[in-house]
Amino acid sequence: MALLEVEDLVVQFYTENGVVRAVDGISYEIRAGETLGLVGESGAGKSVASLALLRLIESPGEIVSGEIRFRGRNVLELSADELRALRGDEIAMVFQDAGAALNPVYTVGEQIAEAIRAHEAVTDETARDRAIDLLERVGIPDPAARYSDYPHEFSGGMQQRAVIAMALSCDPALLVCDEPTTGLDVTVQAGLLELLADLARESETAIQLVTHDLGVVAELCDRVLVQYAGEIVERAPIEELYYDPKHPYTVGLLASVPRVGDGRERLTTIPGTTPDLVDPPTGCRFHPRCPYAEDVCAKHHPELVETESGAPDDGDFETHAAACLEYTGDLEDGLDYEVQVRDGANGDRHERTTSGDPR
Ligand SMILES: Nc1ncnc2c1ncn2[C@@H]1O[C@H](COP(=O)(O)OP(=O)(O)OP(=O)(O)O)[C@@H](O)[C@H]1O
Ligand code: NI
Repeated sequence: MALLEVEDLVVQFYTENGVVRAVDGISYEIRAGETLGLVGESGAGKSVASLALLRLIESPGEIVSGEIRFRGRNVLELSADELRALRGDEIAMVFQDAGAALNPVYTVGEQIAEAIRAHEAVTDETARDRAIDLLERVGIPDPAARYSDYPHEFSGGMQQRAVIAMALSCDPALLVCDEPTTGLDVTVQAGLLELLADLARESETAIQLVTHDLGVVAELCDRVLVQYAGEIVERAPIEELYYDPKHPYTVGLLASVPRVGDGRERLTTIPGTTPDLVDPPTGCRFHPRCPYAEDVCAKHHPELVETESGAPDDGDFETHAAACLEYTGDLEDGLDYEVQVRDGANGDRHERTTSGDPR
């Protein structure tokens, strides 16, 4: 049994402009200890999908259907008490805005100690010692002294480290990080990503990492989900996604990642914008922006299939799955793109061309 199983999850928002299907039938699993990336452009539904895991969707939104199972328990059926326990003890979340997650009137250390005491009956002294250990673990220098600092005395990067320390205080089985480094400067981001990578490696904690940056995913994740307009359009182990992307949207995303060692700052982006989720395009939602779209793409909605066989996706962790009619043999001309990957260190260059086989 996977640690987390999400099945056919649908989340809607009821707005003046109509019903927004922010998450539209996504299914995926997370294994204990693994790091799963969730990538996609702004508005893809990544944050909504993450908030739904802990039933944090608020009005005018609602989880309409689907199942979320954590260690086999249906999260959508937990009582308020059970849900509180799940949030405090088993699943922790870290969001972009660290400042907002810290209370300005208590010291950083007190807040972490409080989080420890909230789920375990320990003495004040033990809580304090553990909080200092956690501060040290997340890379705060001189943690015993910094324990007594107020949040405003911490830099943005240190605040985010403190928030991660707080999230780790309950030793969660799953840590959900939504753009944890956005808004921080580049060197600080790099340090935080290193911290997350260490956590991913050393602890048993599984991580769901939401980001719009495939470069970050490449650094940290074991597997990736690519989300587009509320749906998952590709899922693969990281190496495969990076070296052998199967969905044209992923190819577009990769083309817009400036790579380490690539002299040019590539500023290519995918033409067009994310569709309106009140009235998404028919057929494949990506077809209006897809360079390989054919008539059939506007008519048939592609399901997630195993790219090798075209068989319905079995959800297996090693399976490379994509939602494109190419893999069910429904495209006439097929896909035709080149993937260039340059590994910074040795200037090594891999090129691959995928072209439609004549059928
Ligand atoms: N409170 C809300 N009310 C109405 N619509 C909402 C609300 N929250 C999210 N949405 C809609 O849900 C969709 C998905 O939003 P979400 O924040 O999950 O995207 P995202 O992939 O996290 O994007 P970003 O990278 O910008 O964070 C968007 O179309 C958004 O407008
Ligand atoms: Ni978001």
